[in-house]
Amino acid sequence: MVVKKKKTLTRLAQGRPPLATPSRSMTRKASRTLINKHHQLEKTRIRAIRIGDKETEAKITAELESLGGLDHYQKASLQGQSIDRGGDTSKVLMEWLPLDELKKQTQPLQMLEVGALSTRNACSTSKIFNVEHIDLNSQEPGIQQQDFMERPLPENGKGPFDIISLSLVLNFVPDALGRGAMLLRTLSFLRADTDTTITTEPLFPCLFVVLPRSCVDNSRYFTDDKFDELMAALCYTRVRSKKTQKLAYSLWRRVAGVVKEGLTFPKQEVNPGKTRNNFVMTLKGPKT
Ligand SMILES: C[S@@+](CC[C@H](N)C(=O)[O-])C[C@H]1O[C@@H](n2cnc3c(N)ncnc32)[C@H](O)[C@@H]1O
Repeated sequence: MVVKKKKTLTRLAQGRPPLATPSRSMTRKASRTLINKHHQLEKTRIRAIRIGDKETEAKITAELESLGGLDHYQKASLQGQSIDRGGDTSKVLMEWLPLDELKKQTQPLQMLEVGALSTRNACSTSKIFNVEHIDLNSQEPGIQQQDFMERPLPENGKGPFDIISLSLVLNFVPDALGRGAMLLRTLSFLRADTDTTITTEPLFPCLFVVLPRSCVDNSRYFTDDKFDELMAALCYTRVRSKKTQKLAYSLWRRVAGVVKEGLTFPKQEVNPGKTRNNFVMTLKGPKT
């Protein structure tokens, strides 16, 4: 028997979702090139904004537009989601949940899917969830065009959702502080009552996160331990975890506790190495 040697992922781009087989609209290579280029340009644009380099910012924005902007990027990502390539990440979440118990609920659970490309993924069609889909750029009438970071906070301070999905969204956010801020913000929309007994094993309220595997396995600044540490500071505990060759899936239950005012989580090198990437999520002060 020939044993296939597992490839070690060295670049963040290698961890992105499986891409399409050649199609009339976009070949596998073309969609991969587009996704990588988009991520690269976004990073450069954010750097330019940070240092006030208006000229570079305008140049990169124009370049992003010439590539077809977010819309084209999403179409490339959608190819990675298509069912025949097993790309729907929400299938893993469905495998993790006690579906029989959840089907007995009189009301469907409330789910917020941030960064939704389709309304037909496994969670959305399961009937277990009432899913609200949002994205920066809506690809379907059932997806509300909304920036999660600008979404109005619940009026009574009580989050309505049992579960939030951030599948391949945090790595889309171009800067470390923005990613941390997004994680922190999930708390405002999740139910705060952590002792609800929806399932025999306490799983809700929770956050489903999918990242390219190289974000936790090959970063100079971020590892699974760091992720646990950051999430613990945000009152989340890991209840499920799975890795495929390219992706790292995790489910985090919100636990009782108060997130410290002005909590910081700095960038620290934990895995030096020339071939590693710079992915990290950080928190800085009260405004993050
Ligand atoms: C790589 S796609 C992932 C899509 C899908 N969730 C998946 O797992 O394949 C990332 C998506 O996140 C969306 N996104 C990023 N930041 C967002 C934000 N702040 N609010 C809403 N959507 C966001 C982008 O517009 C993009 O469509």
